[in-house]
Amino acid sequence: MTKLSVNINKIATLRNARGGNLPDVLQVAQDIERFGADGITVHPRPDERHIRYRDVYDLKPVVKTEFNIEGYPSKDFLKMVLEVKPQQCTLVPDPPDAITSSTGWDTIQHQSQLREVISALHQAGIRVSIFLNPEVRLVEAAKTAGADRIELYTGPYAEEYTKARTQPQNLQLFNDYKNTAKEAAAIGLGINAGHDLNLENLRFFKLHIEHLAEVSIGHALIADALYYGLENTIQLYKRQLQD
Ligand SMILES: CC(=O)[C@@H](O)[C@H](O)COP(=O)(O)O
Ligand SMILES: NCC(=O)COP(=O)(O)O
Repeated sequence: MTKLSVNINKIATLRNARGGNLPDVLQVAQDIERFGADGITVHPRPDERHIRYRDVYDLKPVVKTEFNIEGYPSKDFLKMVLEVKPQQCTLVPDPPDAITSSTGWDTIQHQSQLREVISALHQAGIRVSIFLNPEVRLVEAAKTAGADRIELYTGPYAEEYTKARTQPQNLQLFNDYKNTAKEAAAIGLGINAGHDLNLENLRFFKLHIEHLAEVSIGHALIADALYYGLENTIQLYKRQLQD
């Protein structure tokens, strides 16, 4: 079974809209775990428009499942991750003003930066995943840089799935995902995936990508919770991830 890590950025977006503490991000994280999620993901951004650095410190003692912190490895981000020591850190090549993540690392071009950062995270006992486009040529360099896992950037998959939902297996793009995952598994990298996964496109991805260890899902899951409630929604997503 593939693990579900729930990204709670959008809970913080709602809280920040009024300046108070409703909804309480720490309480929601604990409830999400109680409702069956296997992990909590946060992606603090430099402008702190949703998850704040303070939230990340406060979440650490509260999260009892897997804590996954995502972000660009700036000096401030790395300091925080090394102090908080989550189980997993996912490195994402976002510029500071990114609205959301929109591409993975060029692991060849950024090899020495990644190597240095991953080594520092490993010394603190943190597993490292790197956000990657579905390109086989980038996989080996991810391994050489020291990554433990890759996180397949599923934004383009989600977009194509919506356009061609009747026969998604025919998409060239989907073969790229399959081949990238195959190559990663062959050289001993774990496989995560995330971005724009939802109740419509998740099952197909799970069924066709072998060795999928974990998905992190936020935007669509929190939106679905408006209709189905958080507990039901988490169960609906978990059902899509069964073997
Ligand atoms: C790396 C990734 O795909 C997610 O972290 C996603 O970008 C969520 O970030 P936002 O909630 O800021 O859109
Ligand atoms: N790593 C992906 C993530 O945490 C959530 O992305 P999204 O579901 O908010 O698009």
